[in-house]
Amino acid sequence: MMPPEQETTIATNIPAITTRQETSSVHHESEGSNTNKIKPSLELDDNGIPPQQQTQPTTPPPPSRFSVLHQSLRPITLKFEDVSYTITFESQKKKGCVLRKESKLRRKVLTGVTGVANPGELTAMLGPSGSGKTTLLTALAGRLAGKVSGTITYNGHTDPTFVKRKVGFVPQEDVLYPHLTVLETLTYAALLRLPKSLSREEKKEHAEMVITELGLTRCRNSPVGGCMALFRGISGGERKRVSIGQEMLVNPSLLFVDEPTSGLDSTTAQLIVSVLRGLALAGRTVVTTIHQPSSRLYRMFDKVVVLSDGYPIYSGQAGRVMDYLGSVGYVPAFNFMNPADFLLDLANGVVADVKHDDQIDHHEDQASVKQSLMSSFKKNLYPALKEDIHQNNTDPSALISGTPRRCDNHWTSSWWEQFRVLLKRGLQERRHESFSGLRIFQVLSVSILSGLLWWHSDPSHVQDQVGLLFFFSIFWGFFPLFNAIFAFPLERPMLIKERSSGMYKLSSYYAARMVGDLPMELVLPTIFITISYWMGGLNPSLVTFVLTLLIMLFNVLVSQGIGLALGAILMDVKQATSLASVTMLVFLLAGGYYIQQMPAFIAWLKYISFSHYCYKLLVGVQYSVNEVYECGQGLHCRVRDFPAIKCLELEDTMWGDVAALTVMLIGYRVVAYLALRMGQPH
Ligand SMILES: Nc1ncnc2c1ncn2[C@@H]1O[C@H](COP(=O)(O)OP(=O)(O)OP(=O)(O)O)[C@@H](O)[C@H]1O
Repeated sequence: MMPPEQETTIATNIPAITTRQETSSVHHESEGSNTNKIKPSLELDDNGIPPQQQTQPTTPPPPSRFSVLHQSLRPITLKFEDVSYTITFESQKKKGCVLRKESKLRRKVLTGVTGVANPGELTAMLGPSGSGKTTLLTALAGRLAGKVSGTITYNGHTDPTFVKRKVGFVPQEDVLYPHLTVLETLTYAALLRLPKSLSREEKKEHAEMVITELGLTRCRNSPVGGCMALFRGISGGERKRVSIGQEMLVNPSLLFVDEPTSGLDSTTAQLIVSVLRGLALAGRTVVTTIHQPSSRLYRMFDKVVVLSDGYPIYSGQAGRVMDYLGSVGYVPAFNFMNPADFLLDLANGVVADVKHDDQIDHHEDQASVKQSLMSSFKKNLYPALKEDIHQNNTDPSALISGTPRRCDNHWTSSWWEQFRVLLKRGLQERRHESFSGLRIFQVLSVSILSGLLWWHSDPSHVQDQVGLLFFFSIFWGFFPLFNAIFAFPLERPMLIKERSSGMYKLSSYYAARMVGDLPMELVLPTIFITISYWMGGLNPSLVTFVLTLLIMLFNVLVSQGIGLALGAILMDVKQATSLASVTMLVFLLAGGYYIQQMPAFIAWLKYISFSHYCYKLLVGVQYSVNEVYECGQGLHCRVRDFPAIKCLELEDTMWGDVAALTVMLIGYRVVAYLALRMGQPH
């Protein structure tokens, strides 16, 4: 392990972005030599490379107040040898109208991929669509579910959790909250990811710094937006930079970026790759997959790994690829050929642009071309790569960082701080939906309509009044349940992304989500009950009204808990909605309003129906024990003897029903939490 004082020396000497000429000097910097401090920028020179900034005197710069992007950068050398991965899936066959699962099929997606990515280098994974680039990147990041064979080491260590907080991963699809602005997104990431040693203000300034570094100043206050045209926000390129910015905040030593340029115009693609190059030049190991790089982009790569059907056909210096291909008989027919195009053609087995040479017998069919390139890799490149991988002594990063410290796995902020930040972020992200006009309209219109239907109902019309109470319990059983079902399935990608990089504990996220949902969950039913209760002419006692309201809020929270649990268990909105409809229908029928004499063998159903307890409590507080109603001319009967109420078996005390609802309130939330935990990384 590196002594702390040594780490500080390195820290102050590693610039955020260094000059191109300094590429090879990254390791020297690490050894303590003085380097020029360069101000980062996104403007490009003629070659599409960030221009060199003014160099400052060669004396070490004074430690910056906001220097976390320079500090504790511990270079990581990534080595991978014979990485193979097989997927297993079930084949399906149609029998009549039904799809049946048949035998399990296995397919090898990666075979024997080998390479080395060093600090200070930008390594690109190239290959045709479906060749296994994303799978390889995910495997190298230690995020692939299932068994990966071969060896992947991070400074010689095989366990990716050792370097978890030093690894950044930017997936192909940007996983961002659409309603947060760029500034909010990066500020929350900074608050959750930067170390405890920095104050909140310093963390916020880091977010600002990343915005400037990534050229996002113009759109800092614009909402990120979704991919769909329904809610447009910043552009695709800006969104990609926000995703990269989130990872930059952890000052990763090893950064994986999946397809950062897909769907972007060449200038924006250039901008993004130059950002990655800048990050690499500052001593990081950056690995990216890329689909079809232009020659301008290709020139920015230090190394490339080329895949064809999951097999490597080249792994090494980007600048040497044409020489290598020439040496194995594949010389391009034109002088000015984009190496990436040539490589991709060959990876597809296409030799249309290969110079014909009578001396060399070229395979014409695609399978033979691929086979010949795979064999050439095995024969010519693999031995040298293997030797490189096994020479630990010359691994500069191993010298610098030594054994990764276990403390890397400590949380960067306290539980309470995580809770606070996540709560605020959740409230901000969901503010648009919490009190959306549509929801308010929905609740107001139903409450006014029910108030009109039951307008000042006569107390002697007991059946009507209990009908209104049952309607309360049903409406506020369905509504929160169906809203809550969406919570976790929709948040899942974000949860997986953020938890994979160790941003926060699941318990702090869960608690923040529960608390954050309360305002919306409680305010709307309060408005609803207030309107319907008084319009409907229920018991005018203020105490009865308040008790009715409290029971309804309790009911809302229980129903929400069921929705959360179903969503968390199934993680599929469609399935969860179908199951919830059936469940609610059963609870509604067993509630005690429609059927008063249930057969004994199925009467137990009412004990699992929260609607039953809620309805019982509502009726119980509405009518006192000896309350009477006019059941005929001059005749008065006890309300509790009314058939629809009598069958509810109301006791003097209703604490049993309150206890049953309390168990459900807590129980469903515990189930939801456990289901989430089981579906999570770690
Ligand atoms: N979970 C899975 N189930 C079925 N097939 C899979 C799975 N994961 C990967 N594959 C298959 O493995 C192959 C490699 O996929 P991968 O996404 O790594 O390719 P890629 O090179 O990144 O493609 P693209 O450039 O189109 O994103 C593909 O043929 C894909 O269909």
